[in-house]
Amino acid sequence: MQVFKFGGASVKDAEGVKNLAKIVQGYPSTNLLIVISAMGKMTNKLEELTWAYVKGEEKAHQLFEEIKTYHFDIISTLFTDHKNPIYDDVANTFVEIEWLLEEEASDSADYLYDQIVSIGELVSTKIVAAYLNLIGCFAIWADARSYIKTDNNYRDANVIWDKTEQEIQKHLPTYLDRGIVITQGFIGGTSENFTSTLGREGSDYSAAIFCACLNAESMTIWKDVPGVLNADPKWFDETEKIPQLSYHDAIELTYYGATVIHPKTIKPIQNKGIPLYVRSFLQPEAVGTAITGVATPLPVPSFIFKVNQVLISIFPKDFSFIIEENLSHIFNILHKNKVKVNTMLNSAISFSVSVDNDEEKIKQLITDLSETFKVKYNKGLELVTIRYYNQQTIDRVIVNKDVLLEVKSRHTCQIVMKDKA
Ligand SMILES: Nc1ncnc2c1ncn2[C@@H]1O[C@H](COP(=O)(O)OP(=O)(O)O)[C@@H](O)[C@H]1O
Ligand SMILES: N[C@@H](CC(=O)OP(=O)(O)O)C(=O)O
Repeated sequence: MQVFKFGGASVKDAEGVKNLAKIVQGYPSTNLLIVISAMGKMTNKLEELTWAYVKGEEKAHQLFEEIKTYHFDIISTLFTDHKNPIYDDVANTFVEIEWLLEEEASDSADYLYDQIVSIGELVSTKIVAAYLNLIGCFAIWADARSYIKTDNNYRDANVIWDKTEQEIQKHLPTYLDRGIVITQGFIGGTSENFTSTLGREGSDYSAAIFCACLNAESMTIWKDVPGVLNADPKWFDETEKIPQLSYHDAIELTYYGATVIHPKTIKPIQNKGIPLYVRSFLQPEAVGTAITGVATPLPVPSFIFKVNQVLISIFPKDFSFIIEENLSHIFNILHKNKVKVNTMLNSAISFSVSVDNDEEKIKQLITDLSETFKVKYNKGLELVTIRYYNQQTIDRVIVNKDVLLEVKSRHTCQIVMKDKA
């Protein structure tokens, strides 16, 4: 059996749903599980709705209406017969959130976030499954919350692998024998049957979980790019497609921030030796990128850009040496504040880290660090990571830039820089 994953960009409108259906019709009508994300940018909009609701802001109702209208516009384009059960099915799904929004927000914000934001995936999968059935492709809608079992670390839930494998293997093979199974990315269910989410952009990871638990032959993620490129085309004018990539290089690229694949995706499928194909939903006949266990050196250097970086330099207050004890204390503070280090460098008397500038988190982090250390920071920076670098590639990225930090290993070079004044 195979697993496909379609993200928000592929189902952002009625045309997208039709295109997905056309792609799917080119494959066998059984033994195919399709993981789908929320439509377009609906997760961002549902996040906005959650925060408005939590803060008791009036605009929550307006946002909720916009979310409903967006989905019903797509539904009315796809289903001209207004008696189609999809109208009631989606309306009922929204009613559950309506009830919640009518009450005062007394539960924890992270819990409420998961109950509200998950609606995006529930509704998108209902629409796609109903559309496939309408055009004669037998599709079974499966609720991922019954299969992907997690702890209750809301917004960043951890998968309970043994329970997940058990539930998936117990029920899904029977459905897969009968037709195409449509399920949600990004969401899971706790042991108390509350909805959890796996972290933003987590649908690729969901697909990998289903893939590993079903011992799939392959996984294909359908994107708006021709495959994995040597840089994000949103940043680079000239990019090259990487036809073959090893699991190892894919992990490295996604770890450093190549957002084309969620970083947690590779490990589960690598463990089972399942190939991952990244292909374009805009050119479905093209081959894309194959990610496998074969160690193929990257044909060209790859570039990963991260903007909005803060470079934080930490010094012992007495200007003594940076020693293991200080480092351990610094990492504890980073961990407590849930701040991910994008790159780091230590010298005798200082330790520097580049991190994403999440205003609230960074403010707290600096306050906590300042209790023990002298802290200096510099905002508005860029971090570029070059995998398989050479001097020419470094020279190319630092044109008109001031370099604040450079870290090199054998294959990877990371540079924190800012525009020249
Ligand atoms: N190395 C890369 N190769 C291809 N695309 C990349 C790369 N790095 C970042 N991207 C970006 O990833 C995007 C696709 O991922 P994403 O928008 O998350 O898709 P989806 O919503 O379908 O999961 C592309 O539009 C591209 O801008
Ligand atoms: N909808 C979720 C999960 C996801 O992975 O979406 P996408 O496949 O569109 O990146 C999010 O936006 O975070």
